[in-house]
Amino acid sequence: MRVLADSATEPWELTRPGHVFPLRYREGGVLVRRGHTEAAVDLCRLAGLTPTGVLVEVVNDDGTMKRAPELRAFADEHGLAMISIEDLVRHRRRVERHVVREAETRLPTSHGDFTAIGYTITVDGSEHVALVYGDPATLTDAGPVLTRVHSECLTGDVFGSSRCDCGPQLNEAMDRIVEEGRGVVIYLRGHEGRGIGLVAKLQAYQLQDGGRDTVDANLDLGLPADARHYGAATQILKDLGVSEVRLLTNNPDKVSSLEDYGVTVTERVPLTPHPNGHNLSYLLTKRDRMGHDLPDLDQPELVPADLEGAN
Ligand SMILES: Nc1nc2c(ncn2[C@@H]2O[C@H](COP(=O)(O)OP(=O)(O)OP(=O)(O)O)[C@@H](O)[C@H]2O)c(=O)[nH]1
Ligand SMILES: [Zn+2]
Repeated sequence: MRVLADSATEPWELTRPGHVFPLRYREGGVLVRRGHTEAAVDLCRLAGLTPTGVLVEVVNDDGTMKRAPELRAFADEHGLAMISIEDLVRHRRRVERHVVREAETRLPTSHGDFTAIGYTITVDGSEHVALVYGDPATLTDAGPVLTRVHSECLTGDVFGSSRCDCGPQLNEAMDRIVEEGRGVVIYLRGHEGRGIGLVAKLQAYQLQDGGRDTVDANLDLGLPADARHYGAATQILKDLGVSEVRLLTNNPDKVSSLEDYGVTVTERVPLTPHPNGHNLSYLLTKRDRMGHDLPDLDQPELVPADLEGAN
């Protein structure tokens, strides 16, 4: 293995095919693919070493693979440091810079005049936009900034769909930021359908037409209930000089995700729930199964569309 890792080694010095099974690293590492190959290479790079690693499975005496608790005990017994791929992802998102500021322009809207700043993320090529209200230069180290981190929702944001509450939430967030006189909306592309994509979301809606709830519909499609992460948002906030936010959201997970990647949330500022006959079941599921803080949904005058036949 030392010969393989040595950059002075020439191909003829190695027997091919040999008994070592080669694995190929995906550029971008654990941020692109959460594999052990990517983890091994990223770990070497972070340690300033040649990016060549060896993967071994640690097994129990009965031949089964050791899982996290058993590995923990093994590491303690032998005085070894142990980290997970998730730790590597978190570390890289916190300390590395993956964002490029590509454009900055005026964006007058019906809510007020914003500055639109366009970003690309180097590791996956995704594009996002930050709408800044007030002079962007004054955001740096200016105390907690009122911020909305909004997940793309074509049907709700653009078409005004009543099946979710995304459109009204975006509008409310923009209005409140204008009222405040300063703030940021980060619009995250690629978050459509909680990260499963537009067509998959429409398929999930189709399953919901048949009675599944929003969580089970994703799972029935073999997709995660929520595949989003907020790495792009925290990178953009840091680029804007914002290290502390007052976050407009009803989703406590969003708060902890931002904090995980190094942005302090000094306050969670609730958004008004916008229930209607079509989204009530959806909102109740968000409250009961996804931990969203959505008060006042149990009003008798609100009837889910499937009960009143309004679909
Ligand atoms: N898969 C799936 N995604 C949905 C559905 N309804 C809305 N979405 C997506 O959910 C995302 C918005 O997430 P929400 O759970 O509404 O809200 P949140 O962003 O987690 O929390 P808030 O900050 O309180 O708005 C958008 O990307 C929508 O496209 C649905 O029924 N199924
Ligand atoms: Zn929506």
